[in-house]
Amino acid sequence: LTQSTRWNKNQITYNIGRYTSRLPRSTVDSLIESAFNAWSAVSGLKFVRAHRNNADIMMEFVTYAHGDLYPFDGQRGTLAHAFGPGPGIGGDTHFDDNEQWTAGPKGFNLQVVAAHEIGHALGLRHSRNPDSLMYPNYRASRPGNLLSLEDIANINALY
Ligand SMILES: COc1ccc(S(=O)(=O)[C@H](CC(=O)O)C(F)F)cc1
Ligand SMILES: [Zn+2]
Ligand SMILES: [Zn+2]
Repeated sequence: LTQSTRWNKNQITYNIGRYTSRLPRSTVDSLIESAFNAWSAVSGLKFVRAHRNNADIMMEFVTYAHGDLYPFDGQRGTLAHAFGPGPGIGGDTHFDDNEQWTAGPKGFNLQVVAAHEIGHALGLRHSRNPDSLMYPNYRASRPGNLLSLEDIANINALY
């Protein structure tokens, strides 16, 4: 969901709105924090959780039509989407709450999907390299080392 190319700052705020009923809130918080940490560990970016509704990256779990032009589709199919950098809806990240969100290898691992969406929220596009996090298709075997060298090169080319 394209917006402008990049944030014009390296400290980016995020917040989590509606949660999923499929995981404890504390688990969602830590998986999403880990997803942000994957990117901050390899770049000069800093992510700060701001408990308010005008954070740069507002994250929430929603189903079907949810107030933007991109309604979700029930189980499987589209898992999540994120708007590229910008004001308002820019950076915002939505997860389809009809998915089997997990902290492990079954269903869809929230840390993996969140890290991919954060890539989009930072301005990254898809990669053609199946080993990259920014490859368009979900692959289960990731949580250990989320980012490929290409992902790392791409975020550092942008910031
Ligand atoms: C590895 O992380 C993801 C892979 C695939 C998806 S997706 O199948 O929901 C994808 C959306 C996206 O690329 O963000 C599809 F176009 F809908 C989301 C996260
Ligand atoms: Zn949406
Ligand atoms: Zn994507």
